[in-house]
Amino acid sequence: MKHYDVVIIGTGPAGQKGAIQAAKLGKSVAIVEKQNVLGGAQINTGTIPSKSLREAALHLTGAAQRGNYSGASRAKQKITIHDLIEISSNVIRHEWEVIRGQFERNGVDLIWGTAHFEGPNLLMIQGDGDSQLVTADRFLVSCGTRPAKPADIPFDNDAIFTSDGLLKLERLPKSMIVVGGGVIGTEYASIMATLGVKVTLVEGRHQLLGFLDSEISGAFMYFMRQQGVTLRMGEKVERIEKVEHRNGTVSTLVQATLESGKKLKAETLLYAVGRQGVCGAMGLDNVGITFDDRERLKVDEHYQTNVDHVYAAGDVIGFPALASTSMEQGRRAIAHAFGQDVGNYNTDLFPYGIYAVPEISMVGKTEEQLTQEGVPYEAGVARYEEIARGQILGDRTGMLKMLIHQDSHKILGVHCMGTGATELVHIGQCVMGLDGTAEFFINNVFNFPTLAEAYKVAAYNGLNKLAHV
Ligand SMILES: Cc1cc2nc3c(=O)[nH]c(=O)nc-3n(C[C@H](O)[C@H](O)[C@H](O)COP(=O)(O)OP(=O)(O)OC[C@H]3O[C@@H](n4cnc5c(N)ncnc54)[C@H](O)[C@@H]3O)c2cc1C
Ligand SMILES: NC(=O)c1ccc[n+]([C@@H]2O[C@H](COP(=O)([O-])OP(=O)(O)OC[C@H]3O[C@@H](n4cnc5c(N)ncnc54)[C@H](O)[C@@H]3O)[C@@H](O)[C@H]2O)c1
Repeated sequence: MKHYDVVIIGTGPAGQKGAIQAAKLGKSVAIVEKQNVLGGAQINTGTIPSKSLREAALHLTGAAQRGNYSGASRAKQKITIHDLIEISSNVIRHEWEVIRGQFERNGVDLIWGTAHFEGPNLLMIQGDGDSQLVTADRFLVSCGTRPAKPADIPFDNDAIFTSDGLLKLERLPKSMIVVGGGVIGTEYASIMATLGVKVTLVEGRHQLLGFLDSEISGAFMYFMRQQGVTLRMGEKVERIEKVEHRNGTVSTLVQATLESGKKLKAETLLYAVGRQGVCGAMGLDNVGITFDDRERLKVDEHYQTNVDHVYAAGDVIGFPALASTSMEQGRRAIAHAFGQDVGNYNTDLFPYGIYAVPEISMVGKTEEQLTQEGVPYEAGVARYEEIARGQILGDRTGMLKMLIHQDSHKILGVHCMGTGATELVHIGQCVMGLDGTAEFFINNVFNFPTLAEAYKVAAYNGLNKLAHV
Protein backbone atom coordinates (compact mmCIF):
# COMPACT_ATOMS: atom_id res chain seq x y z
CA MET A 1 0.00 0.00 0.00
CA LYS A 2 1.46 3.35 -1.02
CA HIS A 3 1.75 6.15 1.55
CA TYR A 4 1.70 9.88 0.67
CA ASP A 5 2.27 13.10 2.57
CA VAL A 6 -1.04 14.27 1.11
CA VAL A 7 -3.82 12.90 -1.08
CA ILE A 8 -6.12 15.29 -2.91
CA ILE A 9 -9.64 14.36 -4.03
CA GLY A 10 -10.72 16.02 -7.28
CA THR A 11 -8.79 17.63 -10.15
CA GLY A 12 -10.85 20.86 -10.35
CA PRO A 13 -9.13 24.20 -9.74
CA ALA A 14 -8.93 23.70 -5.94
CA GLY A 15 -7.34 20.26 -6.27
CA GLN A 16 -4.97 21.28 -9.08
CA LYS A 17 -3.46 24.22 -7.23
CA GLY A 18 -3.35 22.27 -3.95
CA ALA A 19 -1.45 19.43 -5.65
CA ILE A 20 1.14 21.70 -7.26
CA GLN A 21 1.61 23.63 -3.99
CA ALA A 22 2.25 20.36 -2.13
CA ALA A 23 4.76 19.24 -4.78
CA LYS A 24 6.56 22.60 -4.65
CA LEU A 25 6.94 22.09 -0.89
CA GLY A 26 8.72 18.81 -1.66
CA LYS A 27 5.87 16.59 -0.43
CA SER A 28 4.76 13.29 -1.93
CA VAL A 29 1.32 13.89 -3.39
CA ALA A 30 -1.40 11.96 -5.20
CA ILE A 31 -4.52 13.42 -6.79
CA VAL A 32 -7.63 11.29 -7.42
CA GLU A 33 -10.20 11.89 -10.17
CA LYS A 34 -13.43 9.92 -10.69
CA GLN A 35 -14.34 11.27 -14.13
CA ASN A 36 -12.32 10.11 -17.12
CA VAL A 37 -11.18 13.70 -17.75
CA LEU A 38 -9.10 16.21 -15.80
CA GLY A 39 -10.17 19.64 -14.60
CA GLY A 40 -13.58 19.26 -12.94
CA ALA A 41 -16.41 21.70 -13.63
CA GLN A 42 -13.92 24.45 -14.44
CA ILE A 43 -12.63 22.75 -17.58
CA ASN A 44 -15.35 20.34 -18.63
CA THR A 45 -18.81 21.64 -17.80
CA GLY A 46 -18.57 25.14 -16.31
CA THR A 47 -16.18 28.03 -16.69
CA ILE A 48 -14.23 27.15 -19.84
CA PRO A 49 -17.09 25.76 -21.99
CA SER A 50 -19.48 28.61 -21.10
CA LYS A 51 -16.87 31.28 -21.77
CA SER A 52 -15.81 29.64 -25.04
CA LEU A 53 -19.45 29.41 -26.10
CA ARG A 54 -19.91 33.11 -25.35
CA GLU A 55 -16.83 34.05 -27.37
CA ALA A 56 -18.01 31.92 -30.32
CA ALA A 57 -21.51 33.46 -30.14
CA LEU A 58 -20.13 37.01 -30.14
CA HIS A 59 -17.75 36.26 -33.01
CA LEU A 60 -20.09 34.28 -35.25
CA THR A 61 -23.07 36.64 -34.87
CA GLY A 62 -20.90 39.76 -35.14
CA ALA A 63 -22.55 40.99 -31.91
CA ALA A 64 -19.25 42.30 -30.54
CA GLN A 65 -18.96 44.81 -33.39
CA ARG A 66 -22.65 45.49 -33.94
CA GLY A 67 -22.34 49.13 -32.79
CA ASN A 68 -20.02 49.96 -35.71
CA TYR A 69 -20.86 47.53 -38.50
CA SER A 70 -24.54 46.60 -37.96
CA GLY A 71 -25.28 43.14 -39.38
CA ALA A 72 -22.40 43.20 -41.87
CA SER A 73 -19.84 41.70 -39.50
CA ARG A 74 -21.72 38.44 -39.00
CA ALA A 75 -19.09 35.75 -39.59
CA LYS A 76 -21.62 33.01 -40.41
CA GLN A 77 -25.22 33.22 -41.57
CA LYS A 78 -26.45 29.87 -40.26
CA ILE A 79 -24.81 29.08 -36.95
CA THR A 80 -24.97 25.43 -35.85
CA ILE A 81 -24.34 23.97 -32.44
CA HIS A 82 -21.23 22.34 -33.94
CA ASP A 83 -19.77 25.78 -34.76
CA LEU A 84 -20.30 26.83 -31.16
CA ILE A 85 -18.93 23.73 -29.50
CA GLU A 86 -15.83 23.41 -31.73
CA ILE A 87 -13.84 26.24 -30.13
CA SER A 88 -14.84 25.01 -26.68
CA SER A 89 -13.64 21.44 -27.44
CA ASN A 90 -10.27 22.74 -28.65
CA VAL A 91 -9.74 24.85 -25.53
CA ILE A 92 -10.79 21.96 -23.27
CA ARG A 93 -8.38 19.53 -24.98
CA HIS A 94 -5.56 22.05 -24.60
CA GLU A 95 -6.37 22.59 -20.90
CA TRP A 96 -6.29 18.82 -20.23
CA GLU A 97 -2.76 18.73 -21.65
CA VAL A 98 -1.67 21.73 -19.58
CA ILE A 99 -2.91 20.14 -16.33
CA ARG A 100 -1.47 16.72 -17.16
CA GLY A 101 1.90 18.33 -18.02
CA GLN A 102 1.94 20.24 -14.74
CA PHE A 103 1.25 17.07 -12.73
CA GLU A 104 3.96 15.14 -14.59
CA ARG A 105 6.61 17.87 -14.28
CA ASN A 106 5.96 18.25 -10.57
CA GLY A 107 5.83 14.53 -9.77
CA VAL A 108 2.16 14.49 -8.77
CA ASP A 109 0.73 10.92 -8.95
CA LEU A 110 -2.59 10.97 -10.82
CA ILE A 111 -4.92 8.13 -9.78
CA TRP A 112 -8.13 7.58 -11.77
CA GLY A 113 -11.08 6.38 -9.69
CA THR A 114 -13.64 7.31 -7.03
CA ALA A 115 -12.20 8.08 -3.61
CA HIS A 116 -13.86 6.74 -0.44
CA PHE A 117 -12.54 7.10 3.13
CA GLU A 118 -12.25 3.72 4.86
CA GLY A 119 -10.64 5.24 7.95
CA PRO A 120 -9.12 8.55 9.10
CA ASN A 121 -5.95 8.01 7.03
CA LEU A 122 -7.06 5.27 4.67
CA LEU A 123 -8.58 5.92 1.24
CA MET A 124 -10.06 3.33 -1.12
CA ILE A 125 -9.92 4.33 -4.80
CA GLN A 126 -12.40 2.42 -6.95
CA GLY A 127 -11.23 2.48 -10.56
CA ASP A 128 -12.67 0.97 -13.71
CA GLY A 129 -12.69 -2.70 -12.68
CA ASP A 130 -9.96 -2.49 -10.04
CA SER A 131 -9.45 -0.75 -6.72
CA GLN A 132 -6.50 0.29 -4.58
CA LEU A 133 -5.90 1.49 -1.05
CA VAL A 134 -3.59 4.39 -0.20
CA THR A 135 -2.74 6.05 3.09
CA ALA A 136 -1.77 9.66 3.72
CA ASP A 137 -0.88 12.01 6.57
CA ARG A 138 -3.18 14.70 5.21
CA PHE A 139 -6.07 15.05 2.77
CA LEU A 140 -7.61 17.85 0.74
CA VAL A 141 -11.27 17.29 -0.18
CA SER A 142 -11.93 19.33 -3.33
CA CYS A 143 -14.70 17.26 -4.89
CA GLY A 144 -16.82 20.19 -6.14
CA THR A 145 -20.57 20.12 -6.76
CA ARG A 146 -23.09 19.13 -9.43
CA PRO A 147 -26.15 21.00 -10.77
CA ALA A 148 -29.25 20.72 -8.57
CA LYS A 149 -31.66 18.22 -10.24
CA PRO A 150 -34.97 17.79 -8.37
CA ALA A 151 -36.44 14.32 -8.90
CA ASP A 152 -39.84 15.69 -10.03
CA ILE A 153 -38.40 17.43 -13.10
CA PRO A 154 -38.22 15.13 -16.19
CA PHE A 155 -34.65 15.95 -17.28
CA ASP A 156 -33.83 14.30 -20.61
CA ASN A 157 -30.70 16.22 -21.75
CA ASP A 158 -32.55 17.11 -24.95
CA ALA A 159 -35.46 19.41 -24.12
CA ILE A 160 -35.02 19.76 -20.34
CA PHE A 161 -31.47 20.08 -19.06
CA THR A 162 -29.08 21.65 -16.54
CA SER A 163 -25.95 23.62 -17.47
CA ASP A 164 -24.15 20.26 -17.94
CA GLY A 165 -26.78 19.07 -20.45
CA LEU A 166 -26.82 22.35 -22.41
CA LEU A 167 -23.30 21.58 -23.61
CA LYS A 168 -24.50 18.31 -25.17
CA LEU A 169 -27.32 19.82 -27.23
CA GLU A 170 -27.54 18.43 -30.76
CA ARG A 171 -29.15 21.55 -32.22
CA LEU A 172 -29.66 25.21 -31.47
CA PRO A 173 -33.27 25.56 -30.28
CA LYS A 174 -35.68 28.27 -31.39
CA SER A 175 -36.85 29.02 -27.86
CA MET A 176 -35.70 28.42 -24.28
CA ILE A 177 -37.10 28.95 -20.80
CA VAL A 178 -34.31 29.62 -18.32
CA VAL A 179 -35.24 28.91 -14.70
CA GLY A 180 -33.04 30.86 -12.25
CA GLY A 181 -31.51 34.28 -12.72
CA GLY A 182 -28.27 33.57 -10.86
CA VAL A 183 -24.91 33.72 -12.62
CA ILE A 184 -25.45 30.58 -14.71
CA GLY A 185 -29.00 31.54 -15.75
CA THR A 186 -28.15 35.10 -16.76
CA GLU A 187 -24.93 34.17 -18.58
CA TYR A 188 -26.61 31.48 -20.67
CA ALA A 189 -29.84 33.48 -21.18
CA SER A 190 -27.89 36.40 -22.65
CA ILE A 191 -25.63 34.13 -24.75
CA MET A 192 -28.66 32.29 -26.17
CA ALA A 193 -30.44 35.60 -26.90
CA THR A 194 -27.31 36.76 -28.76
CA LEU A 195 -27.63 33.64 -30.91
CA GLY A 196 -31.22 34.54 -31.76
CA VAL A 197 -32.91 32.05 -29.41
CA LYS A 198 -36.19 33.38 -27.98
CA VAL A 199 -35.48 33.36 -24.23
CA THR A 200 -37.79 33.71 -21.22
CA LEU A 201 -35.95 33.99 -17.90
CA VAL A 202 -37.85 33.21 -14.70
CA GLU A 203 -36.35 34.46 -11.44
CA GLY A 204 -37.89 34.25 -7.97
CA ARG A 205 -36.41 37.55 -6.83
CA HIS A 206 -37.18 41.01 -8.20
CA GLN A 207 -33.59 41.75 -9.28
CA LEU A 208 -31.15 39.77 -11.39
CA LEU A 209 -27.76 39.19 -9.76
CA GLY A 210 -28.81 40.88 -6.53
CA PHE A 211 -25.24 41.08 -5.21
CA LEU A 212 -24.31 43.64 -7.89
CA ASP A 213 -24.54 47.41 -7.48
CA SER A 214 -28.21 48.10 -8.25
CA GLU A 215 -27.42 50.68 -10.98
CA ILE A 216 -25.47 47.99 -12.84
CA SER A 217 -28.01 45.21 -12.35
CA GLY A 218 -30.82 47.61 -13.35
CA ALA A 219 -28.95 48.60 -16.53
CA PHE A 220 -28.18 44.94 -17.22
CA MET A 221 -31.87 44.01 -16.99
CA TYR A 222 -32.61 46.82 -19.45
CA PHE A 223 -30.03 45.45 -21.92
CA MET A 224 -31.38 41.92 -21.51
CA ARG A 225 -34.84 43.17 -22.49
CA GLN A 226 -33.30 45.14 -25.41
CA GLN A 227 -31.85 41.82 -26.64
CA GLY A 228 -35.36 40.38 -26.65
CA VAL A 229 -35.20 38.39 -23.41
CA THR A 230 -38.53 38.24 -21.58
CA LEU A 231 -37.86 38.63 -17.86
CA ARG A 232 -40.40 37.09 -15.49
CA MET A 233 -39.17 38.58 -12.21
CA GLY A 234 -40.57 37.71 -8.77
CA GLU A 235 -42.03 34.51 -10.24
CA LYS A 236 -41.32 30.93 -9.18
CA VAL A 237 -41.56 27.83 -11.30
CA GLU A 238 -43.81 25.25 -9.68
CA ARG A 239 -44.02 22.47 -12.28
CA ILE A 240 -42.08 21.49 -15.38
CA GLU A 241 -43.45 18.95 -17.87
CA LYS A 242 -43.54 18.08 -21.56
CA VAL A 243 -46.80 18.79 -23.39
CA GLU A 244 -48.17 18.21 -26.87
CA HIS A 245 -48.43 21.33 -28.99
CA ARG A 246 -50.88 21.46 -31.91
CA ASN A 247 -50.20 24.12 -34.52
CA GLY A 248 -51.06 22.44 -37.82
CA THR A 249 -48.69 19.62 -36.87
CA VAL A 250 -48.21 18.01 -33.45
CA SER A 251 -44.96 18.68 -31.64
CA THR A 252 -43.70 18.39 -28.07
CA LEU A 253 -42.88 21.48 -26.05
CA VAL A 254 -41.71 22.07 -22.49
CA GLN A 255 -44.25 23.76 -20.25
CA ALA A 256 -43.31 25.59 -17.05
CA THR A 257 -46.17 26.42 -14.70
CA LEU A 258 -45.45 29.36 -12.43
CA GLU A 259 -46.77 29.82 -8.87
CA SER A 260 -48.81 32.76 -10.22
CA GLY A 261 -50.65 30.34 -12.52
CA LYS A 262 -48.93 31.50 -15.76
CA LYS A 263 -47.92 28.80 -18.17
CA LEU A 264 -44.82 29.27 -20.33
CA LYS A 265 -43.99 27.08 -23.32
CA ALA A 266 -40.74 26.68 -25.22
CA GLU A 267 -38.77 24.11 -27.20
CA THR A 268 -36.23 23.75 -24.38
CA LEU A 269 -35.73 24.55 -20.69
CA LEU A 270 -32.49 25.23 -18.82
CA TYR A 271 -32.79 24.59 -15.08
CA ALA A 272 -30.19 26.72 -13.21
CA VAL A 273 -31.21 27.22 -9.61
CA GLY A 274 -27.94 26.43 -7.86
CA ARG A 275 -25.69 23.48 -7.20
CA GLN A 276 -25.67 20.47 -4.90
CA GLY A 277 -22.68 18.92 -3.10
CA VAL A 278 -21.33 15.42 -3.82
CA CYS A 279 -19.25 14.68 -0.72
CA GLY A 280 -22.02 12.60 0.91
CA ALA A 281 -20.87 9.41 -0.80
CA MET A 282 -17.24 9.78 0.22
CA GLY A 283 -17.31 7.98 3.58
CA LEU A 284 -16.59 11.16 5.55
CA ASP A 285 -18.42 9.61 8.53
CA ASN A 286 -15.50 7.15 8.77
CA VAL A 287 -13.29 10.17 9.52
CA GLY A 288 -15.70 12.01 11.81
CA ILE A 289 -16.58 14.85 9.41
CA THR A 290 -20.18 16.05 9.02
CA PHE A 291 -21.78 18.04 6.18
CA ASP A 292 -24.96 20.11 5.79
CA ASP A 293 -28.13 19.24 3.85
CA ARG A 294 -26.55 20.54 0.59
CA GLU A 295 -23.45 18.39 1.25
CA ARG A 296 -21.21 21.35 2.04
CA LEU A 297 -18.29 21.06 4.45
CA LYS A 298 -17.58 23.58 7.20
CA VAL A 299 -13.99 24.81 7.42
CA ASP A 300 -12.07 27.43 9.43
CA GLU A 301 -10.04 30.31 7.95
CA HIS A 302 -7.23 27.86 7.06
CA TYR A 303 -9.65 25.54 5.20
CA GLN A 304 -9.27 22.93 7.94
CA THR A 305 -12.33 20.79 8.72
CA ASN A 306 -13.23 19.73 12.27
CA VAL A 307 -10.74 16.87 11.80
CA ASP A 308 -7.24 18.43 11.82
CA HIS A 309 -5.58 16.42 9.05
CA VAL A 310 -8.45 16.86 6.54
CA TYR A 311 -8.76 20.14 4.62
CA ALA A 312 -11.47 21.17 2.17
CA ALA A 313 -11.49 23.83 -0.57
CA GLY A 314 -13.48 24.95 -3.59
CA ASP A 315 -17.22 24.57 -4.21
CA VAL A 316 -17.54 21.88 -1.52
CA ILE A 317 -17.19 24.60 1.15
CA GLY A 318 -19.83 26.84 -0.47
CA PHE A 319 -19.71 30.60 -1.11
CA PRO A 320 -18.26 32.13 -3.23
CA ALA A 321 -17.88 28.90 -5.25
CA LEU A 322 -15.83 30.29 -8.13
CA ALA A 323 -12.93 28.81 -10.07
CA SER A 324 -10.89 31.90 -9.17
CA THR A 325 -11.41 31.55 -5.41
CA SER A 326 -11.21 27.74 -5.47
CA MET A 327 -7.65 27.85 -6.87
CA GLU A 328 -6.47 30.15 -4.11
CA GLN A 329 -8.27 28.18 -1.39
CA GLY A 330 -6.62 24.93 -2.54
CA ARG A 331 -3.16 26.51 -2.50
CA ARG A 332 -3.71 28.09 0.93
CA ALA A 333 -5.13 24.91 2.45
CA ILE A 334 -2.05 22.91 1.48
CA ALA A 335 0.36 25.68 2.53
CA HIS A 336 -1.27 25.68 5.99
CA ALA A 337 -1.27 21.89 6.17
CA PHE A 338 2.53 21.92 5.84
CA GLY A 339 3.21 24.98 7.99
CA GLN A 340 4.01 27.35 5.11
CA ASP A 341 3.11 31.01 5.74
CA VAL A 342 1.40 32.51 2.67
CA GLY A 343 0.81 35.98 4.11
CA ASN A 344 -2.17 38.27 3.89
CA TYR A 345 -5.40 37.33 2.19
CA ASN A 346 -7.81 40.17 1.55
CA THR A 347 -11.15 38.45 1.02
CA ASP A 348 -12.85 41.88 0.77
CA LEU A 349 -11.12 42.37 -2.57
CA PHE A 350 -12.50 39.31 -4.39
CA PRO A 351 -13.54 40.42 -7.87
CA TYR A 352 -16.71 39.05 -9.49
CA GLY A 353 -16.82 38.51 -13.24
CA ILE A 354 -20.12 37.80 -14.96
CA TYR A 355 -19.58 36.69 -18.55
CA ALA A 356 -23.00 37.68 -19.77
CA VAL A 357 -23.67 39.85 -22.82
CA PRO A 358 -22.75 42.55 -21.85
CA GLU A 359 -19.90 41.51 -19.56
CA ILE A 360 -20.03 42.72 -15.92
CA SER A 361 -17.45 42.91 -13.18
CA MET A 362 -17.12 44.39 -9.71
CA VAL A 363 -14.75 44.65 -6.77
CA GLY A 364 -15.30 46.21 -3.32
CA LYS A 365 -18.50 47.75 -2.00
CA THR A 366 -21.71 48.67 -3.82
CA GLU A 367 -23.49 52.02 -3.38
CA GLU A 368 -26.18 50.26 -1.35
CA GLN A 369 -23.63 48.70 1.04
CA LEU A 370 -21.80 52.01 1.60
CA THR A 371 -25.07 53.84 2.27
CA GLN A 372 -26.15 51.16 4.72
CA GLU A 373 -22.78 51.32 6.49
CA GLY A 374 -22.92 55.14 6.65
CA VAL A 375 -19.72 55.62 4.63
CA PRO A 376 -19.65 59.02 2.82
CA TYR A 377 -18.79 58.43 -0.84
CA GLU A 378 -19.10 59.99 -4.28
CA ALA A 379 -19.57 58.08 -7.54
CA GLY A 380 -17.32 58.90 -10.49
CA VAL A 381 -18.80 57.57 -13.73
CA ALA A 382 -17.33 57.09 -17.20
CA ARG A 383 -19.37 55.90 -20.16
CA TYR A 384 -17.67 54.03 -23.00
CA GLU A 385 -19.30 56.39 -25.52
CA GLU A 386 -17.02 59.17 -24.22
CA ILE A 387 -13.91 56.92 -24.35
CA ALA A 388 -12.16 56.78 -27.73
CA ARG A 389 -11.48 53.04 -27.43
CA GLY A 390 -15.17 52.49 -26.66
CA GLN A 391 -16.06 54.25 -29.94
CA ILE A 392 -13.46 52.27 -31.90
CA LEU A 393 -14.89 49.02 -30.48
CA GLY A 394 -18.44 50.15 -31.18
CA ASP A 395 -19.47 49.57 -27.56
CA ARG A 396 -22.04 52.29 -26.88
CA THR A 397 -23.42 50.74 -23.71
CA GLY A 398 -20.36 50.17 -21.51
CA MET A 399 -19.71 52.09 -18.31
CA LEU A 400 -17.35 52.18 -15.34
CA LYS A 401 -18.31 53.52 -11.93
CA MET A 402 -15.77 54.19 -9.21
CA LEU A 403 -16.93 54.82 -5.63
CA ILE A 404 -14.64 57.34 -3.93
CA HIS A 405 -14.51 58.14 -0.19
CA GLN A 406 -15.62 61.77 0.22
CA ASP A 407 -12.79 62.67 2.65
CA SER A 408 -9.82 60.37 1.97
CA HIS A 409 -10.55 59.89 -1.78
CA LYS A 410 -9.72 56.17 -1.33
CA ILE A 411 -11.39 53.84 -3.82
CA LEU A 412 -14.15 51.85 -2.13
CA GLY A 413 -15.59 49.96 -5.09
CA VAL A 414 -15.38 49.58 -8.87
CA HIS A 415 -18.38 48.52 -10.98
CA CYS A 416 -18.02 47.96 -14.66
CA MET A 417 -20.20 46.75 -17.52
CA GLY A 418 -19.24 46.35 -21.18
CA THR A 419 -16.33 45.10 -23.31
CA GLY A 420 -13.34 44.03 -21.23
CA ALA A 421 -15.09 44.63 -17.88
CA THR A 422 -13.72 41.43 -16.32
CA GLU A 423 -10.13 42.47 -17.17
CA LEU A 424 -10.56 46.18 -16.47
CA VAL A 425 -11.75 45.62 -12.91
CA HIS A 426 -8.28 44.45 -11.83
CA ILE A 427 -6.81 47.92 -12.30
CA GLY A 428 -9.20 49.20 -9.64
CA GLN A 429 -8.55 46.12 -7.49
CA CYS A 430 -4.78 46.83 -7.52
CA VAL A 431 -5.22 50.48 -6.58
CA MET A 432 -7.63 49.48 -3.80
CA GLY A 433 -5.29 46.73 -2.55
CA LEU A 434 -2.43 49.25 -2.37
CA ASP A 435 -4.65 51.77 -0.53
CA GLY A 436 -4.59 54.23 -3.45
CA THR A 437 -6.78 57.26 -4.00
CA ALA A 438 -8.65 58.63 -7.03
CA GLU A 439 -5.72 61.03 -7.60
CA PHE A 440 -3.63 58.04 -8.78
CA PHE A 441 -5.67 57.97 -11.98
CA ILE A 442 -5.30 61.72 -12.54
CA ASN A 443 -1.56 61.88 -11.84
CA ASN A 444 -0.48 58.98 -14.06
CA VAL A 445 -0.45 58.75 -17.84
CA PHE A 446 -2.34 55.80 -19.35
CA ASN A 447 -1.94 54.36 -22.85
CA PHE A 448 -4.31 55.98 -25.31
CA PRO A 449 -6.71 54.94 -26.72
CA THR A 450 -7.57 52.25 -24.15
CA LEU A 451 -10.62 51.28 -22.13
CA ALA A 452 -8.48 51.97 -19.04
CA GLU A 453 -9.02 55.64 -19.83
CA ALA A 454 -12.44 55.07 -18.23
CA TYR A 455 -10.68 55.12 -14.84
CA LYS A 456 -9.27 58.58 -15.56
CA VAL A 457 -12.63 59.90 -16.72
CA ALA A 458 -14.41 58.37 -13.70
CA ALA A 459 -11.79 59.85 -11.33
CA TYR A 460 -12.20 63.33 -12.86
CA ASN A 461 -15.96 62.97 -12.70
CA GLY A 462 -15.96 61.90 -9.04
CA LEU A 463 -13.40 64.44 -7.86
CA ASN A 464 -15.16 67.26 -9.74
CA LYS A 465 -18.39 66.37 -7.97
CA LEU A 466 -16.53 66.36 -4.64
CA ALA A 467 -15.06 69.81 -5.33
CA HIS A 468 -18.59 71.15 -5.01
CA VAL A 469 -19.41 69.35 -1.75
C1 LIG B 1 -21.78 26.95 -16.17
C2 LIG B 1 -20.75 27.39 -15.18
C3 LIG B 1 -19.98 28.51 -15.44
C4 LIG B 1 -19.02 28.94 -14.53
N1 LIG B 1 -18.29 30.06 -14.82
C5 LIG B 1 -17.35 30.50 -13.95
C6 LIG B 1 -16.56 31.65 -14.25
O1 LIG B 1 -16.73 32.28 -15.29
N2 LIG B 1 -15.62 32.04 -13.37
C7 LIG B 1 -15.40 31.36 -12.20
O2 LIG B 1 -14.51 31.77 -11.43
N3 LIG B 1 -16.14 30.26 -11.89
C8 LIG B 1 -17.10 29.82 -12.73
N4 LIG B 1 -17.84 28.71 -12.43
C9 LIG B 1 -17.61 28.02 -11.15
C10 LIG B 1 -16.40 27.05 -11.22
O3 LIG B 1 -16.53 26.15 -12.30
C11 LIG B 1 -16.32 26.28 -9.91
O4 LIG B 1 -16.30 27.21 -8.84
C12 LIG B 1 -15.06 25.44 -9.84
O5 LIG B 1 -14.98 24.52 -10.89
C13 LIG B 1 -15.01 24.67 -8.50
O6 LIG B 1 -13.79 24.02 -8.41
P1 LIG B 1 -13.56 22.79 -7.44
O7 LIG B 1 -12.12 22.46 -7.55
O8 LIG B 1 -14.11 23.07 -6.11
O9 LIG B 1 -14.48 21.61 -8.02
P2 LIG B 1 -14.79 21.05 -9.46
O10 LIG B 1 -14.28 21.89 -10.55
O11 LIG B 1 -16.24 20.73 -9.44
O12 LIG B 1 -13.95 19.68 -9.52
C14 LIG B 1 -14.19 18.63 -8.61
C15 LIG B 1 -13.62 17.34 -9.17
O13 LIG B 1 -13.69 16.35 -8.15
C16 LIG B 1 -14.03 15.10 -8.74
N5 LIG B 1 -14.58 14.23 -7.70
C17 LIG B 1 -15.73 14.40 -7.00
N6 LIG B 1 -15.90 13.40 -6.11
C18 LIG B 1 -14.84 12.58 -6.24
C19 LIG B 1 -14.45 11.37 -5.61
N7 LIG B 1 -15.17 10.80 -4.65
N8 LIG B 1 -13.31 10.79 -6.01
C20 LIG B 1 -12.55 11.34 -6.99
N9 LIG B 1 -12.85 12.49 -7.62
C21 LIG B 1 -13.99 13.10 -7.24
C22 LIG B 1 -15.05 15.50 -9.81
O14 LIG B 1 -15.16 14.50 -10.79
C23 LIG B 1 -14.44 16.78 -10.35
O15 LIG B 1 -13.58 16.53 -11.43
C24 LIG B 1 -18.81 28.23 -13.33
C25 LIG B 1 -19.56 27.07 -13.06
C26 LIG B 1 -20.52 26.65 -13.97
C27 LIG B 1 -21.31 25.41 -13.67
N1 LIG C 1 -18.97 34.05 -13.97
C1 LIG C 1 -18.97 33.32 -12.86
O1 LIG C 1 -18.23 33.59 -11.95
C2 LIG C 1 -19.89 32.14 -12.75
C3 LIG C 1 -20.62 31.72 -13.85
C4 LIG C 1 -21.51 30.67 -13.70
C5 LIG C 1 -21.61 30.03 -12.48
N2 LIG C 1 -20.89 30.42 -11.43
C6 LIG C 1 -21.08 29.76 -10.11
O2 LIG C 1 -21.95 28.64 -10.23
C7 LIG C 1 -22.78 28.54 -9.09
C8 LIG C 1 -24.22 28.17 -9.43
O3 LIG C 1 -24.87 29.23 -10.16
P1 LIG C 1 -26.47 29.24 -10.33
O4 LIG C 1 -26.77 30.41 -11.22
O5 LIG C 1 -26.96 27.90 -10.73
O6 LIG C 1 -27.01 29.42 -8.86
P2 LIG C 1 -27.40 30.70 -7.98
O7 LIG C 1 -27.71 30.17 -6.63
O8 LIG C 1 -26.38 31.76 -8.15
O9 LIG C 1 -28.75 31.27 -8.65
C9 LIG C 1 -29.96 30.56 -8.66
C10 LIG C 1 -31.11 31.55 -8.89
O10 LIG C 1 -32.30 30.83 -9.11
C11 LIG C 1 -33.38 31.48 -8.44
N3 LIG C 1 -34.42 30.46 -8.19
C12 LIG C 1 -34.36 29.40 -7.33
N4 LIG C 1 -35.49 28.64 -7.44
C13 LIG C 1 -36.27 29.20 -8.39
C14 LIG C 1 -37.55 28.86 -8.98
N5 LIG C 1 -38.23 27.78 -8.62
N6 LIG C 1 -38.06 29.66 -9.94
C15 LIG C 1 -37.36 30.74 -10.34
N7 LIG C 1 -36.15 31.11 -9.83
C16 LIG C 1 -35.61 30.35 -8.87
C17 LIG C 1 -32.73 32.07 -7.19
O11 LIG C 1 -33.47 33.15 -6.71
C18 LIG C 1 -31.34 32.47 -7.70
O12 LIG C 1 -31.31 33.80 -8.15
C19 LIG C 1 -22.69 29.85 -8.34
O13 LIG C 1 -22.06 29.61 -7.12
C20 LIG C 1 -21.82 30.73 -9.20
O14 LIG C 1 -20.92 31.47 -8.42
C21 LIG C 1 -20.04 31.48 -11.54
